[in-house]
Amino acid sequence: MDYENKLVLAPMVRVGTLPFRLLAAQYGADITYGEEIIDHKMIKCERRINEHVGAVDFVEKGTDNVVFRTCSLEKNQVVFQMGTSNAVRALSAAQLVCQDVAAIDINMGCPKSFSISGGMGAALLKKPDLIHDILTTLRRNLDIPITCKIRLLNSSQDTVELARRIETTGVSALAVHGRRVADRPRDPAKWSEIADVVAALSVPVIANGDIFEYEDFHHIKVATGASSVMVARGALWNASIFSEDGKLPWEEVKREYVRKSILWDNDIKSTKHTLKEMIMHYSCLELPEGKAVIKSDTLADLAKLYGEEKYNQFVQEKRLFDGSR
Ligand SMILES: Cc1cc2nc3c(=O)[nH]c(=O)nc-3n(C[C@H](O)[C@H](O)[C@H](O)COP(=O)(O)O)c2cc1C
Repeated sequence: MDYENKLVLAPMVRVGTLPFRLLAAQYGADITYGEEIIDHKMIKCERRINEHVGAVDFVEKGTDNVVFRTCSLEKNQVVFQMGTSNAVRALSAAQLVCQDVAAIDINMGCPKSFSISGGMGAALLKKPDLIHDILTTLRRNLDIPITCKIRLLNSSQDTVELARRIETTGVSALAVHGRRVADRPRDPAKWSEIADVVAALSVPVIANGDIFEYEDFHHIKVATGASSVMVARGALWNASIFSEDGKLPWEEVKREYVRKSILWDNDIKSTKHTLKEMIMHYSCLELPEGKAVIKSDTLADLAKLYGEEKYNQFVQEKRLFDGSR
């Protein structure tokens, strides 16, 4: 995969599932990251072809719990992001999924206590030897690009030093979220410190932080010199941010998301979570729409709420027809 001049959908837990990734791609995202999946969870999975929806599922053995769903449509652009603190485990998890995705990324930025206490996410930033071990193990044993996503360290000099060390592992690109571990999402992203990393590396850098309009893709590239740009919240709130023709009304984007969730039989909890995030940004969950989303138990309920009953019926009938052939 090529990392030059790309618009990238950032990894987002409980949001970056197949329908949301395809939604972002439809509007213009070139590369789409899946939500972070922990290696422990992935290695308990088996790969299953899901004829019913036309997808490839990674399902927790002995259960019907789909941990990761993908399909051939996104094979050349989807990045599987992993949380790990161990090279051997990371490799086992990556080997399971590598034939179905375009690249593997290691999350080195998550500040949540769950990640840190497991030695994953931002905890890795303090362990350059372990980073080196994980990335070189993946690089040597897999044929697809390996990347990682970091946050800023306490000084620009430290970030650059770490980025240089990461570059020596042979990663294909480095995503830099322009905030420190202790920063909150409302703190402005430090684009100038991303620029310091770009200036020091030869490998493509993906700049991330505070992209809320299509024009910001250009602004951050000018400010940082980065090859590519990654957006999280701006895409969550309106995935059509990737469209050069301008954003579509969010009502339209929501309905398209619901249609895609129906088509790909997305997990109802994750679908509701994503819709609630969209609603909370533009409106509030106490209004009728928010309450109705919260009350919905099935995708059919959401189809009804968003006037997509006919589409839902069409998809269900097509599945029955395809299944009976
Ligand atoms: C809902 C949500 C979930 C996130 N999940 C992940 C994740 O799974 N892995 C990761 O590396 N970063 C995750 N992040 C961080 C984003 O990828 C991104 O680095 C951060 O939000 C800054 O980008 P933004 O300013 O465009 O939002 C998440 C952010 C949000 C808002």
